[in-house]
Amino acid sequence: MTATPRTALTVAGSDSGGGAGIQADLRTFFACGVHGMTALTAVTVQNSVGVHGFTEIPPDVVAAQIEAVAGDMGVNAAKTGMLATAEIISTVSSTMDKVGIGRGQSVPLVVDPVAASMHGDPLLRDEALEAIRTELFPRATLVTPNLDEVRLLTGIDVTDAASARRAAEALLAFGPQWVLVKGGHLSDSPRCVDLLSDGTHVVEFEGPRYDTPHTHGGGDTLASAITAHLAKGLGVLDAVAAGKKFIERCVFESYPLGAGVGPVSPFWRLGPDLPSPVRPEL
Ligand SMILES: Nc1ncnc2c1ncn2[C@@H]1O[C@H](COP(=O)(O)OP(=O)(O)OP(=O)(O)O)[C@@H](O)[C@H]1O
Ligand SMILES: Cc1ncc(CO)c(N)n1
Repeated sequence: MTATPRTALTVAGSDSGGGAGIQADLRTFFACGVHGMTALTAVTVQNSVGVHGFTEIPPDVVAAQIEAVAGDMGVNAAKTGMLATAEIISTVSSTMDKVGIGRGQSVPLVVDPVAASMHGDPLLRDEALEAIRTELFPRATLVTPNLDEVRLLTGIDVTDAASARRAAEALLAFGPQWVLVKGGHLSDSPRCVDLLSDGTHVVEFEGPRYDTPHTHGGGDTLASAITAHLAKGLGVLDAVAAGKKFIERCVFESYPLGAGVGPVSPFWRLGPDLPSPVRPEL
């Protein structure tokens, strides 16, 4: 028997291709050394080419999953990803209050406001955006939108550092404690810059932009690495710094898979021999 590790909960959708969603979160939690737990919100039919459809889990079943693990196993930090509908968002918000997760409570909550896949396929019903703004954001310790999500949520088109700051301020007005505006989609920029702000501190996390098309699951992996580090007791600034280092290496180690976009990879954390270097041709 060994000591019980810290725990992290992800409330998110399944990606049948294994690169994003709940699958990315679980493998990131594992690679970061925390015990991962899940509340499934939706099942997507998805591969490297796109999302071909999804079906939601009934909101009461989503709530029951959160309550079951929070009540018995305890949660050190939580994150949300794909929530699919306004009903699921409302239920998750009230359930987080009930189990003591979120801003103003003892357990931090990272909200990744997933609206669409990287191919542009919707992962959120249109009417649900308002519920993200009004119900989920005020409960978030940290929100982590990409630039498309920033545009949807605020109407601001981020093109440079100044507009990223304006977007962060607009997002903070919805009530989260911290905002991380991710710069991965600014493909003209030679560096990948993510801007973190709580209205007082404004910090730019800057790293290389690797020349690869294979970045599927990058946003989920970053948010879950941050969540894992929060679960281990780091503050938001240190957890984001650790998450950014982690995702950089995962993008560097990403691999082709299928005809479209391959996944970012945390395999490097497992040791030098993994995975097998050559995958047999299918
Ligand atoms: N080519 C790249 N090289 C290095 N880092 C990258 C690259 N692309 C994205 N990143 C980093 O990966 C993280 C995720 O950013 P991004 O803006 O792509 O999120 P996302 O759109 O939510 O991801 P996805 O939808 O692909 O899961 C950020 O820290 C970003 O800076
Ligand atoms: C299930 C799921 N969640 C999130 C994303 C965004 O990366 C995705 N493509 N699929």
